Amino acid sequence: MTSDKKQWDYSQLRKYDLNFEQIPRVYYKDSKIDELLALNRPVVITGSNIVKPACERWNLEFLEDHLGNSDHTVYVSRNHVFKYYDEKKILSKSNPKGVKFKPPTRIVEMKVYEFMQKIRDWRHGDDRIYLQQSLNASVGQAIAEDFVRFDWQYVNGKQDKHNWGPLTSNLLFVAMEGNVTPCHYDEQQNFFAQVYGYKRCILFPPNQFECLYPHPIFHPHDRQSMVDFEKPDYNKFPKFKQAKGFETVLGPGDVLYIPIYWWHHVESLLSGGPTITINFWFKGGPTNIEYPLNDHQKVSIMRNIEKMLVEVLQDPKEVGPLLRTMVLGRFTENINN
Ligand SMILES: O=C(O)CCC(=O)C(=O)O
Ligand SMILES: [Fe+2]
Repeated sequence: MTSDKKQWDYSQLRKYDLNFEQIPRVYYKDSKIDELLALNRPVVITGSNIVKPACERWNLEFLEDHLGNSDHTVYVSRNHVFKYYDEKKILSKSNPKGVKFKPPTRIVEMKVYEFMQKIRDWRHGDDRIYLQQSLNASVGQAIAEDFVRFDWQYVNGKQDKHNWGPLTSNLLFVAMEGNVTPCHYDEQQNFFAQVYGYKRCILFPPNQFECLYPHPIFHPHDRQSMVDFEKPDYNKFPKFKQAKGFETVLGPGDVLYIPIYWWHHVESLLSGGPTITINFWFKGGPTNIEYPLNDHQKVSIMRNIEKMLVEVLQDPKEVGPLLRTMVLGRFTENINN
């Protein structure tokens, strides 16, 4: 029996100058879940068996014993922030028009015992680490057994009912307390299943694009917000003041639905110990073109326009000036007269 008593307190949440509404928590059998999924609205699914076999026995020792002997992808950061970047978009001989870029984290391959040893030995001031690895055939038998016992009937049922595309991957996240994945969006539907420890998630809908200032699409930080939530530069990013987030804290067994194109920031609670999460990423469904288009379809259109302009102009630096020429004074003035 899980108790309703809170296993964390507000002092464990990082402080941001933002307003939040709570994401609804809904029992997994409740039909309200389907209403929210159909609308692409976030919800915390409670009481489900989606990753129950993992919740029953996965912790760091268990993963150390059973994750297998292959190399795992570990991000290393000087601080608590792990901002994702696309290595393919970094300036290189093969990408001469790419932008100059200094990666904020390093990617290191290591065995699970090396990773766990580093966590055990960690002292304040040391580099932080975050394992992010897709679950694949290299995992040991115990983990494979738990994986097949996930509630696939429930997960596949939601996938079918809401016309999502195929499951693309299950990423395993093993974080140190206090680690932060800063605000970004993904182009997939996500069931984000908490297995061990507590994570705070802050979400924003796709129509807050202007408040969150994503990097340009050709930048290695494509899909990531340029705003540093801990020290927002309101001169550069004034509309961030108007951002209004949806927040929740996930504990073991909770599954957060992160709708496609929704922004999300994820933090393992301060002084909360390590965390383990598994996500379920699904392709979006076939797009139903109905007008008016929805907000995430508009983001998708903007992405396509940006992509096309980079391609035809052959220089990312020309994209902004061209768009400015096209829009300023023509689409920014009252065009009714
Ligand atoms: O758990 C995290 O740190 C990030 C998770 C995430 O961004 C995702 O599952 O899409
Ligand atoms: Fe994500």
